[in-house]
Amino acid sequence: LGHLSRPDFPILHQEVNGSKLVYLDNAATSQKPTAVLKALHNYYEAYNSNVHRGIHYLSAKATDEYELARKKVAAFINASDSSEIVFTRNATEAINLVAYSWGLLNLKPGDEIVLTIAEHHSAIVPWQIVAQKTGAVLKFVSLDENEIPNVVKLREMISTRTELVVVHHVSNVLGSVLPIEEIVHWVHEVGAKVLVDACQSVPHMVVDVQGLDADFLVASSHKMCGPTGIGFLFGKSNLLSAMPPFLGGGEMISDVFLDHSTYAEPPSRFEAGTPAIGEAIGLGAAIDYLSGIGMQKIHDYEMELANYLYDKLCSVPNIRIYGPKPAETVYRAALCSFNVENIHPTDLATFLDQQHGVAIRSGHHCAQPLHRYLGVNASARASLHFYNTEEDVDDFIRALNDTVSFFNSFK
Ligand SMILES: Cc1ncc(COP(=O)(O)O)c(CN[C@@H](CS)C(=O)O)c1O
Repeated sequence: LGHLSRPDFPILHQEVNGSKLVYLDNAATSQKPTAVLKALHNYYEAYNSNVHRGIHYLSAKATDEYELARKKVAAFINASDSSEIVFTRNATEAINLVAYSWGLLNLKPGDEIVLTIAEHHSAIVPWQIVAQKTGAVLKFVSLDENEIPNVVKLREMISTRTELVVVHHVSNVLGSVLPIEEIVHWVHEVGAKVLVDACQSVPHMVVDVQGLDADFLVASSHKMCGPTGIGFLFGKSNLLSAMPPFLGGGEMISDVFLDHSTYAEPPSRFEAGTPAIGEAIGLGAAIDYLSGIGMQKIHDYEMELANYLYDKLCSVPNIRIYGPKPAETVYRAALCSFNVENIHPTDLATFLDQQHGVAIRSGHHCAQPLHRYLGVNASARASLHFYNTEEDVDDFIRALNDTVSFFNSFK
């Protein structure tokens, strides 16, 4: 799959600092196939127009394509209706929408919001802000002996005081995958809701929101071969219908008076102002592209690549890889965060880029609480997608060994 898809990604065929580019930073953002670039270009060249209000051909065409993109997102995650899909700027905004709209309406002093210590800042900070405003309290589950969020403790933490559980589907640092269906069942038993941060799962596997029975689920276009500037919130219809607006403005209203306004039905109620029309159409093209390959096929290929990456990385001297060891029953996403003894991860990433053209990420990956828990300030992270190959992994490991030797030569 890796070699077959690479011709679709022109960006991968270039040299960086005198070496062939090896792009292994896909958890930060994915690359875009030609089909997505063409869809964006075609929109702006052939039918750019504002949506929903115009009565002329271009506006009708832009509106049809924008709403078709919404239908594609709904079908991609098996939502029961496209009105359950709200376009946002990114997953971060989608979580903020739920926090400020659903959270401020439903949370009261003493209510509990349960998260894991491995959550992304985008999943933690909005709830800290809303908890301060409502008197709700945040509770965090730590990791088990396999460095996976401790779901046994998570179940014990869920009680009648729980109003919301916020969990990642796949960790952007650990590569661990949570049993969302089970968690949702436990949470619904106490009448609470679940928000699933699916940023690192929607681009890499089949995600079925009805199968998961998730109440809210968020993802970002730029991690799933789509443009930046667009993401989405899935929300069950009955929940969205009961939620007040997040942002006020045009589009989201029904009627405006001087002393009050009435609001449109979801999803428009949550899409104030002119949306990212071209980007939504680009996301629709990305979904067509991914669906053309098949998410199960992408998942199976990336599982093999994940195991290959993990095994090869283990061979690097004095390396510490965070997260679970891949096993028959333990799926690990195609990403590895790691440290090498006595070498700062940013030194590693810089040398890999400048000497070898290898693009990985270093830092806290917007997961500072997790890094503190792991006893480090930062880590290096290699993250793959279906257009990467075992050759990319071999190039990375060879470059990493050279980098480690270089820095150890100064000891
Ligand atoms: C699990 C998870 N949850 C939320 C986000 C935020 O996505 P936005 O598109 O920026 O809104 C991300 C994005 N993580 C990037 C940037 S820190 C990474 O390098 O890991 C994520 O991985």
